[in-house]
Amino acid sequence: MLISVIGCGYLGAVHATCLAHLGHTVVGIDSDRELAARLDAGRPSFYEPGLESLLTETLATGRLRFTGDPAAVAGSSVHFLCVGTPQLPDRPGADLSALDAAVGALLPYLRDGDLVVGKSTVPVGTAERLADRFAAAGSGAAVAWNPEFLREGHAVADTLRPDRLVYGSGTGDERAVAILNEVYAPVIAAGTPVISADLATAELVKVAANSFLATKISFINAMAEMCEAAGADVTVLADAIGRDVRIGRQFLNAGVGFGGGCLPKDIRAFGARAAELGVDRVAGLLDQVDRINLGRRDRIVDLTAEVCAGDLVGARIAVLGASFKPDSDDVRDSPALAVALDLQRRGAHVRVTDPQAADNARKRSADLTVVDSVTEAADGADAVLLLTEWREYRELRPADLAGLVRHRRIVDGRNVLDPGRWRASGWSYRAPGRL
Ligand SMILES: NC(=O)C1=CN([C@@H]2O[C@H](COP(=O)(O)OP(=O)(O)OC[C@H]3O[C@@H](n4cnc5c(N)ncnc54)[C@H](O)[C@@H]3O)[C@@H](O)[C@H]2O)C=CC1
Ligand SMILES: O=C(O)[C@H]1O[C@H](OP(=O)(O)OP(=O)(O)OC[C@H]2O[C@@H](n3ccc(=O)[nH]c3=O)[C@H](O)[C@@H]2O)[C@H](O)[C@@H](O)[C@@H]1O
Repeated sequence: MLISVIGCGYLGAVHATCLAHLGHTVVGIDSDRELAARLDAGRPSFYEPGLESLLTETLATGRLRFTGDPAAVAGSSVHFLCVGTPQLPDRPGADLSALDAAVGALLPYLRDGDLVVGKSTVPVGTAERLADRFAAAGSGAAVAWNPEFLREGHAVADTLRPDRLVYGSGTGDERAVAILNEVYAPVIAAGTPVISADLATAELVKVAANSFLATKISFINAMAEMCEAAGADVTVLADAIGRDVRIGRQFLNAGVGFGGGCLPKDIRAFGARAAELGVDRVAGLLDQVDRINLGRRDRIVDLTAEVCAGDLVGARIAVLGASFKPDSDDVRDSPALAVALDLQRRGAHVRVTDPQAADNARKRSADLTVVDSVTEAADGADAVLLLTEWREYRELRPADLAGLVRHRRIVDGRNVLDPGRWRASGWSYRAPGRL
């Protein structure tokens, strides 16, 4: 099939590459011409394990190309919308301006029978609005919604072997379902279940899934607060409740909380849409989830002050981790950077390091000192903070840092180190949710 993918960031670059890998002829279009040119040369503009090799391999087949030219959609019959839907600058809610611009640029090239498939995460009702827009413009193209559930750091595998495919389509639009089945034929043949729904349900599935994940993390972080108050250990609690298959152990890691380009903005946009529709309970629930989450960043700052005997002014703090999660260079709404900036505002001298996200951290905040190694970050430090659980940080031993730091103090913001081991080596060890 001839397919266009519009918007080639974290989602679109992976989606375009994987569809071409599956055998389709794909053009990826991005309004950022430099980004498109880099992808076309086999160089993704972000770090995602496995993407660069798959991209190089797939470009070589001649079935995949990237361009900044919106006219390149002409000739494709299926158009995936993968542009960003960030938070509005001044309030909770999704900024749909990129989506509307992308649709505006696509409209003149649409032919009757084309299928426009939304993958971006949007407020419920957006697909219907776009369908009305196509109809008003006299276009014979149909709209479907096919939300994406990939995780950064696992994006290629999640795209080729997703837990499920969800299709939303207009009433009685069996053709859209048939086209999507053809697009994903090899994925479906490998056993992926397909759930077909109306447009609104498909849109809601996506934000409900992210809201559930966010709620699960905030639940365990609320339990971490309880554990601290009661002198209990949240990591043991999570292991024990997670053994119940109805609960499950995943997404029960307490710590500095969730960040990234999706969970935070998605729960806020969903809350705002719920409030618009008068569903205040959903808005209220998600507001609490957000508040609990943001409170975790403050808790890490408090723990840092505690290990530094209350005095952050002039303290030298090493922050290990800048990305919002390991195996990604994405620093959007990164809890690690939020904590680093807050400590700096309180007078600490902070040095941040990260195996992949150092450049993005520097771009994000010119005020931060970002260094290239743990050694540089920890040199002379009064406290070390582990805030993104990259494997190399999880595997750190007390002896790796002991000769570098000024004081043996560590805050394990992700609950991934063995407290006994660090304490036995003379370190003050603190972590959220355990004494
Ligand atoms: N990043 C992720 O892991 C996932 C993201 N999503 C959703 O996918 C959407 C995209 O997210 P990301 O890829 O992370 O964002 P991103 O910001 O990395 O990429 C968006 C891309 O769209 C391009 N763009 C903006 N306006 C355009 C236009 N008019 N025409 C062509 N290109 C345009 C931008 O230049 C940028 O490269 C969002 O709605 C997000 O919530 C969904 C699942 C996973
Ligand atoms: O809509 C999206 O963009 C994506 O958002 C999340 O994926 P992602 O943001 O890549 O990362 P996650 O693995 O979900 O982690 C999100 C945040 O939660 C934090 N987290 C995760 C798990 C946990 O137990 N505790 C915890 O604090 C992570 O450190 C990270 O900051 C969802 O997991 C994807 O299914 C979804 O497609």
